[in-house]
Amino acid sequence: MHLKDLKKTTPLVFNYANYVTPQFVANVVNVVGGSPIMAREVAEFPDLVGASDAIVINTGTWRRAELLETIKLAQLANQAQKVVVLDPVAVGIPSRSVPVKAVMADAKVDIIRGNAAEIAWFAGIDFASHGIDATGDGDLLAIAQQAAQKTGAMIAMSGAVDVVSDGVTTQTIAVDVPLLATNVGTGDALSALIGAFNGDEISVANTVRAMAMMKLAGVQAAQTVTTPGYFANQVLDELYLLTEDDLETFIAKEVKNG
Ligand SMILES: Nc1ncnc2c1ncn2[C@@H]1O[C@H](COP(=O)(O)OP(=O)(O)O)[C@@H](O)[C@H]1O
Ligand SMILES: Cc1ncsc1CCOP(=O)(O)O
Ligand SMILES: [Mg+2]
Repeated sequence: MHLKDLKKTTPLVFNYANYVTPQFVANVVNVVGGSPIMAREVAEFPDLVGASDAIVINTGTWRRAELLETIKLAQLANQAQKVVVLDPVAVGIPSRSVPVKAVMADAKVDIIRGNAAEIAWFAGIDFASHGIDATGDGDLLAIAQQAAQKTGAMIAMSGAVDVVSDGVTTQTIAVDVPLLATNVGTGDALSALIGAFNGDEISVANTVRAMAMMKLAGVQAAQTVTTPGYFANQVLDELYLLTEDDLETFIAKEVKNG
């Protein structure tokens, strides 16, 4: 959906969040005009999935004891035809791939949002990483396209260059704002934004809107502040202030076909 429609319809984004960054994720959804809700209790899942427009599953701090519940959540979302976004934090670490493989095997994931190393794992391509961060380099377009083709999911790959691909159409945003990468949780929040923008319909254009929104907020914030603590707050303020026109103008200028 367009930003103006997001602000009108207030999509409810159910975040099955990690325990590191939920406050930042909830604020990002809120300031753009969506409505965040976090939960981990399986008894609530049918109600919350029914009420939600998007379900965002973050495996960053998964626990084996909750794995069947995580799969159940994705299946409930599939049955209710709600968009499922997966954020596979550090999936290249073998133990971190356990919940990702399980959810992918037993449910349908519509969109995968990760950094280049995380997305390369789905493509079966080596890409250096260090914990939650991507540190290597490679052919980003090919990685995103192959990950989309192998998984059948839309790929939203973030970094200095953001790449969105459904395996057929690929679009990029090449705008470098290093401070965006210093705030832990920007990626998690971006995954939730992607859920919000795709709440009515899953598309490359809607996913690009979410990626562009975070990137543009980073560009604007970096014009005002230069240190990470204030930067994170400034990003929230810029996200709050961005308008439909600001976003669509940035997209027209910076989004390229891959
Ligand atoms: N070097 C960079 N320059 C510009 N934007 C970046 C850079 N690294 C990350 N970003 C942005 O930060 C956000 C989070 O991406 P990323 O850091 O890749 O996710 P994660 O935190 O999951 O590793 C995205 O909006 C992405 O565009
Ligand atoms: C530090 C950390 N550890 C497990 S999840 C997580 C947060 C990851 O956040 P992001 O992927 O948005 O940087
Ligand atoms: Mg991440």
